[in-house]
Amino acid sequence: MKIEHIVIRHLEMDMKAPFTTSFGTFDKKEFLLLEAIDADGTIGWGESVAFNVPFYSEETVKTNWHMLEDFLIPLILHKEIIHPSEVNEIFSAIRKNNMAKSALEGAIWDIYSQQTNQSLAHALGGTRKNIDVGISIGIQNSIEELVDIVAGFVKEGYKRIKVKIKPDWDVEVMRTLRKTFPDVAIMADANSAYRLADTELLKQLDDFDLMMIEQPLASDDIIDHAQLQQELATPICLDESIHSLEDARKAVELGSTKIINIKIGRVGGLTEAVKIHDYCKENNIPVWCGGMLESGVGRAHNVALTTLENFTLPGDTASSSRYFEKDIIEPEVIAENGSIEVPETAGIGYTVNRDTVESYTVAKKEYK
Ligand SMILES: O=C(O)CCC(=O)C1=CC=C[C@@H](O)[C@@H]1C(=O)O
Ligand SMILES: [Mg+2]
Repeated sequence: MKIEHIVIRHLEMDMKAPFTTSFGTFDKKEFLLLEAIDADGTIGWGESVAFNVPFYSEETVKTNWHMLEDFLIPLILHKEIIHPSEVNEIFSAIRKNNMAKSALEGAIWDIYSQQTNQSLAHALGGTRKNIDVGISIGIQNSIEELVDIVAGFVKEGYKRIKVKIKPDWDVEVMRTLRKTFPDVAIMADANSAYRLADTELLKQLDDFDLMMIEQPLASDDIIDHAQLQQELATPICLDESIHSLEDARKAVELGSTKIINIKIGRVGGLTEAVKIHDYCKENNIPVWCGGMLESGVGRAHNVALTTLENFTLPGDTASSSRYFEKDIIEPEVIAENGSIEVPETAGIGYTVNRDTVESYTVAKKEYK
C-alpha cells in the first residue's frame, strides 16, 4: 500500500431525536470522515468518533483536523505500508489523539482488506456471520417516556437495553425499568457521573440484576473503580478509562473492571482494539463494541470488529435509522430482531454514497 491522496471531510448529520448523556445533549452529529486513496486507486474510508465538544474525551472535531493535517497525514502520505498494523508504530511518537489516529488507520484497514480480497471482519480475525446488538437510550424528560421508548426497542428485538444514568436519574429509573421489564437484559452507563462517595447509592443498583454499570467513576480512573467493584455485586464495565492494551491490563489486574466496552476510536484504532480483545479473551473478560453515534462508516467498522470471538455481549451498534433519516452508506446498517448480518464483500462491506456525503459536508480538504 502507498496512500497517495487523502481527503478530510467535516460532516454534520441531523439526529432524529436529541441524545442526552450525563455530560450533555447532541441533536446533530458532527464528525470527520477520512477518504484514503492508494496508488492503485483503491479507496478506503475511516471515521473519527470525536464530538464537537471535549466532554467525552479531550478530542474534538477541530483538534482532530489539526492533528491529521499537521502530523498524522504527513506521516502516512507516500509511505510504503505492508500491513495496517504498522500504523500504530508510524504514529507512536505522537501522544494520545487516539480518535484522530483511528480514523486514518481505519481507512488503511479498509484499503488493505479490499486489496487482499477479504471482508474487514475476516481481515481482523472475525468469525461471526451475524452479530447480536443492543440499543443505547439517553436521559429522557420523564421515567414514563423512557419506559415507552424501552418498550419500543424491546419489541424490535434488541438484545440489551443500555440506559444513561446520573445523580437523581438512577435508582428509581432502574427500579421502574426492572419492574416493567423483568426479563430484559438491562445495563446502566453513568459516563463518570459519580464519585467513590456515592458507593452506598450505587449499591442500591445491585437490586435490579443489571448486566453491568458502565464507567461510574472518573474518566481517567482505574484505582477507585477497583475499590468500588469490591463493594458492588453488579459488574463494572469500563469505557472512558481504557485507551490502550496497557490500560486494559492494569484495570483487569487491579480488579477495576469485569467487562470492557471497546470503542475503536477511543483506543486508537482497529489494531489496538484487536489486541485488547485478545488480552481480554485470555483473561476471561467479556467485551462488547461501544458506539459513538457513528455514521455508517464507523458503524461498518464496529460491525466488523464485533465478529471477533470474545465480543460475547451485545454492543451499541444499532440500525443506522436509530439516529439518522439517511445514512451515508448503502445498504444502511440494519438490525433485524437485534441481529446484524455481517457483509462478506471485500472491505467494510458497505458502499459510501458520495452524493449523500457531499450533502452533509460542511468543510473539505485534500492532501496529496
Ligand atoms: O452509538 C450509540 O448508539 C451509543 C452511544 C452511547 O451510548 C455513547 C456515546 C458517547 C458517549 C456516551 O454518551 C455513550 C457511551 O459512553 O457509551
Ligand atoms: Mg459509555
